[in-house]
Amino acid sequence: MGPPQHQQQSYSNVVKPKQDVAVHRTKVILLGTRRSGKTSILQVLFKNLPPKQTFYLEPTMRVTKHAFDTVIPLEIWDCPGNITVDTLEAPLSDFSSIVFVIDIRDLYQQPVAKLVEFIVAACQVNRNINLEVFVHKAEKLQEDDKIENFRQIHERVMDRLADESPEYEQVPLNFHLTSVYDHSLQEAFSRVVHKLIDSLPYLEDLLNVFCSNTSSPKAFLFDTTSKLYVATDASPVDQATHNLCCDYLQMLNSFGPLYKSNASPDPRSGVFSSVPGAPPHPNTPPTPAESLDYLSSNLDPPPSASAKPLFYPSASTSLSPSHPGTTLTYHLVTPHLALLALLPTTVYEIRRGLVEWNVVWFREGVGEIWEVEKERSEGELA
Ligand SMILES: Nc1nc2c(ncn2[C@@H]2O[C@H](COP(=O)(O)OP(=O)(O)OP(=O)(O)O)[C@@H](O)[C@H]2O)c(=O)[nH]1
Repeated sequence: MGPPQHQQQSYSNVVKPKQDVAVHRTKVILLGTRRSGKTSILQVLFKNLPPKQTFYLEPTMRVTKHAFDTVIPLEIWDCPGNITVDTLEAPLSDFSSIVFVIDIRDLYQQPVAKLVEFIVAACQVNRNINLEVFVHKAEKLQEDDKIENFRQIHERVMDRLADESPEYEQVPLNFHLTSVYDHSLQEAFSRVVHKLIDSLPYLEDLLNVFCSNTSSPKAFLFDTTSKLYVATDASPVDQATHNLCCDYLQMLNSFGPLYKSNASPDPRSGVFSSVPGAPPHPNTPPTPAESLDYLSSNLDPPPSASAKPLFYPSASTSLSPSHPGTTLTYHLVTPHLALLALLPTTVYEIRRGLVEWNVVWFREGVGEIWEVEKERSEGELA
């Protein structure tokens, strides 16, 4: 039997041991009072911890730092609930974003006072810092109470900031309703990440071109393991479509490891032997066994074993009856990133060549941006 799901190494983590390479990491700090849910957020997003198991997490006693490699390398700091500006072991100017987590039922003064203390300190050293407030555990309340508590927390924070000084009234604060029990957490954290990616407009352009060339009403570039989308096209994100994409990715992530090659591992790469059950490295030639569809009957056949050095799985599913006449497609484009797009089924079935052609160019474009970002993060450290 394989290890529990949350202990399995992810596809992207396995194939890219970037932690060994010295890179400059953009820093994000998670703050909030005790038991607000900081560690749960980290573990659910980046360690595949099932939400229900967050109940058993121990209190955080000291700062822990988590590396996360997506389009850019990130370092996310999880802090104990009692940390203050003075006891933090790094200046706030080191961070690009502060994510402050407040339990939605916690309408008392303490979390708001703590948040305001950090906002004031951060603004004094870095006016450009992104300030994000996660009003968390939102699923605990009924819709009306949820909106009311969200509004009250927002109002209290703004009032306290105005009390500090009128200049803080203008500070751009982003409030998000989140919960580990649905995809609102992925959506909110995706928006946090977007602000940190300098190449975002280029990725968005690529997605816009893909959408207009294939008549796609919506396309996302997802980080496959965290299920954060790092970019999307210009059309608005609707929650239902976002949820569909996250669910589909989750399904592929859980089924992928079941399709394991029985062929002997490649002694040079060691990829298959190091992680039992992991899907193959995209840059590893597939063995004949892997040339079989490994995700579903809708999966495109990968290139033959000897001819092509690259292996990029793709999959699709019909969305009828939820979106009649629509197909959801998945194409891996880098070891970490996948294009998920809604396509009219007629386009997918009748003009498949056009779709594949556009995927190839999209992959080229993302690959180039990814390389540039990689060089930059390695260069910044040198
Ligand atoms: N209902 C609900 N409970 C949550 C959610 N996120 C976290 N929790 C629960 O909140 C409790 C505290 O979670 P932690 O992640 O340990 O909180 P923390 O902020 O890291 O706590 P400290 O380490 O003490 O600072 C756990 O019982 C979690 O199961 C959520 O979205 N909804």
